[in-house]
Amino acid sequence: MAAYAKPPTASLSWTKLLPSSPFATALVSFPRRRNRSAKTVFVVAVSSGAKPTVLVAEKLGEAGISLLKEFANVDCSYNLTPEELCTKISLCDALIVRSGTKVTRDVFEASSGRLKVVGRAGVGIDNVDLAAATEHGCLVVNAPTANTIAAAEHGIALLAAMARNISQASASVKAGQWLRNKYVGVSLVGKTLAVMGFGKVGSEVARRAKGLGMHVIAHDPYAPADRARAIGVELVSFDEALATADFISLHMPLTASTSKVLNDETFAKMKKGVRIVNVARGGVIDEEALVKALDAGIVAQAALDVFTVEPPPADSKLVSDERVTVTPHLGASTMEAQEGVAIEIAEAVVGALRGELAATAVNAPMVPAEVLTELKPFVELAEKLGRLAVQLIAGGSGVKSVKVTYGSARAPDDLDTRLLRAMITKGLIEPISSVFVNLVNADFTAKQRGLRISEERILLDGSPESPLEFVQVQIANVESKFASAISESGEVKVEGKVKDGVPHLTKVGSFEVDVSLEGSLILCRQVDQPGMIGKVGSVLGEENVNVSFMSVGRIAPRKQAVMAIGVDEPPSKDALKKIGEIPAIEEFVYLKL
Ligand SMILES: NC(=O)c1ccc[n+]([C@@H]2O[C@H](COP(=O)([O-])OP(=O)(O)OC[C@H]3O[C@@H](n4cnc5c(N)ncnc54)[C@H](O)[C@@H]3O)[C@@H](O)[C@H]2O)c1
Ligand SMILES: O=C(O)[C@H](O)COP(=O)(O)O
Repeated sequence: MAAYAKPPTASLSWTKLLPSSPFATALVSFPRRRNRSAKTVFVVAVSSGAKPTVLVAEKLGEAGISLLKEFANVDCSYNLTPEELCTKISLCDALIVRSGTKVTRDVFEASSGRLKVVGRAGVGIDNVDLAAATEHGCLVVNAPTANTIAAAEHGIALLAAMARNISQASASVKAGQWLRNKYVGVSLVGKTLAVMGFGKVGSEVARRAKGLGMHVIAHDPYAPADRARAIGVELVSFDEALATADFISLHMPLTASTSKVLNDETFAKMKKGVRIVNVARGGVIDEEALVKALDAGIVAQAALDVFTVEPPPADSKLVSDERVTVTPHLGASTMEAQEGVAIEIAEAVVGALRGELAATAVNAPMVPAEVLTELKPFVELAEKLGRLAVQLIAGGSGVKSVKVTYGSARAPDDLDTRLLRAMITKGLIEPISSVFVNLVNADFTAKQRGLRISEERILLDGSPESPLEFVQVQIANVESKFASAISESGEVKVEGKVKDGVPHLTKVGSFEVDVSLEGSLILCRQVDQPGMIGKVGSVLGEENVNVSFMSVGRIAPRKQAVMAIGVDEPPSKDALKKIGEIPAIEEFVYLKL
């Protein structure tokens, strides 16, 4: 076998290279411009050049607004009705909200695919329809850390204010009264506090309550016991927490399983005279059951920052009950937290609009930056292999079953393939539909279209320095418009590698080729004979089509061969016809990358 590389200058002398495989591969490399500015767009399809538009629908700190303005047109429109939001959203690429705006399915539908990022300037994302966001390929990011301390401090403030009747006593003094006997409180020291939900806020509340001399226990089915132990907190069962606590402080998210977790049945399990603090979400308490528990004397007092409906109705029995201290969802409302949240969310939204993967993505896999950098050329390879594979299929063959094989010297735990799978899915689906596929909606879109993607990893010997040696895509039970793309086992098969950071196609069906995956590609099957490269090259040359790469893979000398030709410009129909008319060419296909 012989392989040839054309030197970087446009001379006609050829350099002989070493043979590399049982199938002969001739490689002709032309100097070419590489589009280094092309960005892998994981999430967002904001066209380059146009400034994206960000709708800020609730008050956001100035530092965040300034950051957004450096990159986007920013529309700060507060207090929109649901209808107004739906009208505006079709002109926006990103939306930023706090907890006061419901981002419903209607909002995603009204955006007609333009909305690519929803930024929740805070922690709780229960006001965003995540399923609808995912189905519409819209990334949801939040700002999970900047308001933790503010929420914990508010929890402690409510705990102490409730125990000492601060708000009631204050109101009575302002009303001209001096009721020293009425407002005798209870002490915190030595009392048992049950922290329900030992996450970021819960653990900070626990730490502070310990400082107040309280005995702190916690219930959280997912929290590691050693983290609790480290701050002197014992993790207990739900029932034990209810039965032993003098104070209960709620810090879990509102989910299907935590909705109304405090209800008639669970209030009945509590110590008589228990006091409840809620700075999590109103929906974790059945509010009617709390009213009954207060009336029955099970609950002595409550302090609520959050409500099932916000603001609560004017006739709310909880709000009017003197034993209940209330604040208007102020947990995150400190100057410091709001500035921090605004910066955190602005950075996340701008990053997502730039096509970067957000570290605070709520509905997409979080891929650490270093993994992302390493996988980037493979991500490009994956998408291009998907595009090639689907274009090789004959019209009328439905794609149902795709097998992706990753060859790697890395242990399976060390190779996160979600990103690659998503990009293969994107490559497979986008050329044959109007759907925009990204990391957020790839699995959903594949499932919806009845596309089954199975993955296999082959552990190779060698150095695990590179995350992957090759990626192979096989589509079963289909016919191909380029018969040579069908492998011995009957699938349409393409395989690729990354060489010097550039994705290459290295196998089509059973033929080994080597062509850089840039521009577009012509695949020809021919009878191997001298002069074929020249013949095809001159047809393209006459058309002023620049050939970037050429490679020939053959079974044996003078037998069948597959020639892969990378072209910078799309050849005209006439040029393709002329290629097809070259007598030795048995079949050919033009593929857009
Ligand atoms: N009032 C406010 O302004 C305000 C401010 C910040 C946060 N919050 C709310 O506080 C809550 C906690 O926020 P965070 O930042 O600590 O979140 P987090 O995700 O860090 O912690 C939540 C914890 O709840 C636990 N959990 C989940 N299901 C549970 C269950 N059934 N029982 C017990 N624990 C369960 C999780 O394991 C996790 O450890 C959220 O609801 C958030 O929206 C409110
Ligand atoms: O989940 C949160 O972060 C808090 O509830 C704060 O919500 P807010 O941003 O609407 O104050």
